[in-house]
Amino acid sequence: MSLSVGRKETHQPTPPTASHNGNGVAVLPMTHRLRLNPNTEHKPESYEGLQLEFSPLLFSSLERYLPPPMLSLPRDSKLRYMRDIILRYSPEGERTRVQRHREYRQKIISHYQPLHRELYAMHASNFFVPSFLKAINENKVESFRSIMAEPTLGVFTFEMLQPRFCEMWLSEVENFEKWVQETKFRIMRPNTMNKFGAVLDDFGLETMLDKLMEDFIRPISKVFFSDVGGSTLDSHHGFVVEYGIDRDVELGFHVDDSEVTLNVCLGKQFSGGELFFRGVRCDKHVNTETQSDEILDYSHVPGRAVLHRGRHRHGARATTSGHRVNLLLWCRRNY
Ligand SMILES: O=C(O)CCC(=O)C(=O)O
Ligand SMILES: [Fe+2]
Repeated sequence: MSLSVGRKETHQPTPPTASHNGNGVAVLPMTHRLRLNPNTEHKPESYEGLQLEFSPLLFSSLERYLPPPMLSLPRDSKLRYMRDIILRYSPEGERTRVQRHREYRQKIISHYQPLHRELYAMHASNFFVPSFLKAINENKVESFRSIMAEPTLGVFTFEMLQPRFCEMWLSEVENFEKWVQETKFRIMRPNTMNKFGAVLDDFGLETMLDKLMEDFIRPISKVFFSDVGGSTLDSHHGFVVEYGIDRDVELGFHVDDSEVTLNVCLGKQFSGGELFFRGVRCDKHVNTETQSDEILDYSHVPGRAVLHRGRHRHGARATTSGHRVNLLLWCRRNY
């Protein structure tokens, strides 16, 4: 398994570091990724003689850090990808990016017609199962524990969403995709590893998801993830991912660009698609071996949530039939 790039890509360009073992765990960011360790066997293209705003040598060196599937792409595609990454880290590039993103969101919100307006405001009693609501209202360790399983240290699973609400989500997501196809609108996917799925914050759900994080995820994280700032989570990246043989099939081994990740299965019928967890690691030790008690393979169930630290290494196996759709909320603490 190999992947990677710097965590919190928008704030902190993390240079790839030398590898001691050739394998790598990806840090799954929102956008363009690089490997954590260079592919030293790869012979990069020459970028000499092109009209570039950066040194051709920079591109040749960076090419060794491209995700493996990209290496066989035409030089132009690799160039574009690397240029985007470099530009993100120039102050001017960042300002333009923020402005463009604002306009992009505005365009979606003014043209997209939601199917279920109900999803866009937080109505807790419609959304959640009673056991979850009760635990949140009681706001005690014992109450949280009473609704949760912890199949490996630091991975909590519990029933969360009402089936009717999951159905609504599924049809809203279908509606997103239909709209994207009909209008040929080029949406940004949740991260570079997913070709399907949508960023919910871009579709007008930012306020609702903020509330979900603040009122429901933060109280739990305060208790179980205080070491990573669980009580002060202050921003999020919310998205849906879709798997199936005609969608994204699997998701490689990675850590998330988050302090705490909520992953709720919305449905539908599917086989395969198990999540696998392999222990928490800091940046420096992200590629170290897994201990036997860190191994967890977990089959997701519609309506159920999995809550874990972003640094808990994980991935998703191939969804071999049907469709698996999940709602993800990467919760962060920036300050
Ligand atoms: O496929 C899944 O359920 C896991 C998704 C995931 O880990 C992610 O998007 O960060
Ligand atoms: Fe993840």
